Amino acid sequence: MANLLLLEDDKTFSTIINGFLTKHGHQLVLCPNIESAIQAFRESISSKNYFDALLLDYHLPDGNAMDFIKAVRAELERRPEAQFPPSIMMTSFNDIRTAVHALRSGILDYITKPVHHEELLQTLKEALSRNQGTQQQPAAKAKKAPNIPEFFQGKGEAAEKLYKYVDLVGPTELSVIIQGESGSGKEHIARTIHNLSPRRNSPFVAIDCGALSNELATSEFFGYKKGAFTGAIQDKIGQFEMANGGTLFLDEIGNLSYEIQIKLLRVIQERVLVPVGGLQPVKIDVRIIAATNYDLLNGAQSGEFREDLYHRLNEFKIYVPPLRERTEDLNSFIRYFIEKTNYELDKNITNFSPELMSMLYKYDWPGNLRELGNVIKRLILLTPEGSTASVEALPEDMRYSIVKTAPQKANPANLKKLQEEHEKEMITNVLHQVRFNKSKAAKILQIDRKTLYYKLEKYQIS
Ligand SMILES: Nc1ncnc2c1ncn2[C@@H]1O[C@H](COP(=O)(O)OP(=O)(O)OP(=O)(O)O)[C@@H](O)[C@H]1O
Repeated sequence: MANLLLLEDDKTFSTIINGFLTKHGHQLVLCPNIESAIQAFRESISSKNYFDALLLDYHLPDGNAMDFIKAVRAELERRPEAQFPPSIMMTSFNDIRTAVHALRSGILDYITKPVHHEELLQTLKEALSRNQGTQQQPAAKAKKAPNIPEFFQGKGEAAEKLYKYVDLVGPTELSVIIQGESGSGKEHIARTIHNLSPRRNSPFVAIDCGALSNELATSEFFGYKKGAFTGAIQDKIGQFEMANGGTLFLDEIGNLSYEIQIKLLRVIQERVLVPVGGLQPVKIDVRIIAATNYDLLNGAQSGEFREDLYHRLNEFKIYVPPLRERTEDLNSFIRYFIEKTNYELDKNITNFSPELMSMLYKYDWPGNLRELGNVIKRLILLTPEGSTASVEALPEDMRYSIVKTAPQKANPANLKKLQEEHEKEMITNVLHQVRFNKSKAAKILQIDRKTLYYKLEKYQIS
């Protein structure tokens, strides 16, 4: 049984979720607005009856879920004995970009409304199985398939270039900036770099700079001494010290204030820090990998980001392409997630209808690999054993958005045509990527050369 906080202003929805989760043995505190949720959160700490997870609607009468998260973090700063609970955001499909952004600010996962009960249960189960602090650790998998890798690299040109750079920079001591959209796999790349380095047996510590206020950032980075401020009831080691000998991953570094950037630069340069309220300098030896979803160079040029810090971090830069730029690998990623999710959910849904596949190809995946993984999970969860997964299991708004953005390409009623259009587009893209080397193209597309020639003729691609 878990103790849950549900922040939701829609009374009907709140009652439904409460009824459903109570039936599954959980206990909920229902809060219709941020104010009451903060109050409930404070009480849970005072009574030591901590929440195991938070379920949050995004739009609320007195703000949004991110405002609540900030307030929770501020509360926790005063009460270091409590932990930040795993949080799930429930959002409409139209807010998917917001949801993806929220993941950078401490939200662990999101599900789209209308909420499917099975999906909610599964997401909650995963959230509860995580041990979450300010740094998010990947879920401890209950079981691991012997031949399904934890990550899939892809074989396309973009993947080749990406992992070539990773292999090159991994074993060095260089600081790295990883640039890429949210959910594209920056943290995975950072961990891969760490695992290739001589520091691999020392800690990899990830810190989400997007979720830190100024005060919080200083104590999170450098730690504090007992009595440094009200609420500092004992010494706390900062993330730099935790990462000593290993790698510190600074996610969303562009979100740090100018003031914190100065402190960070000083520590990186001098390799020494002084905890808040402390007197003794502490020597540190960490490799820094920073991630950003926007071009920090622009930020540096426009004065938003300190140029000296940028140059100090930018000893090597890696660009992680968004999923929509990895069309040649999209099919393999879909297959990979199908196999992995079936294994994790103990299901065997391997048939996906051509219409559904066509929709998955058409979509532009703003939430990248994270979104693809979530959508596949939903499809497998909602498809009964022995059936074919179909478009009906996609969120309705997602279906609508795909059809709406591709009306000129095909008549939505004519899904066969839509599929053919997509096939043509994919073949053309791959051919361009391999500079019209047909053997290579056939290999990437996983068809034989004869089939490729047949399709080139059929679609009149020259
Ligand atoms: N190569 C991969 N193969 C399989 N899954 C992947 C791969 N790369 C990333 N993922 C999955 O996609 C999700 C997002 O990855 P990750 O956290 O590394 O992205 P990110 O770019 O750091 O996101 P954010 O900007 O939101 O922090 C995770 O669930 C991760 O397991």
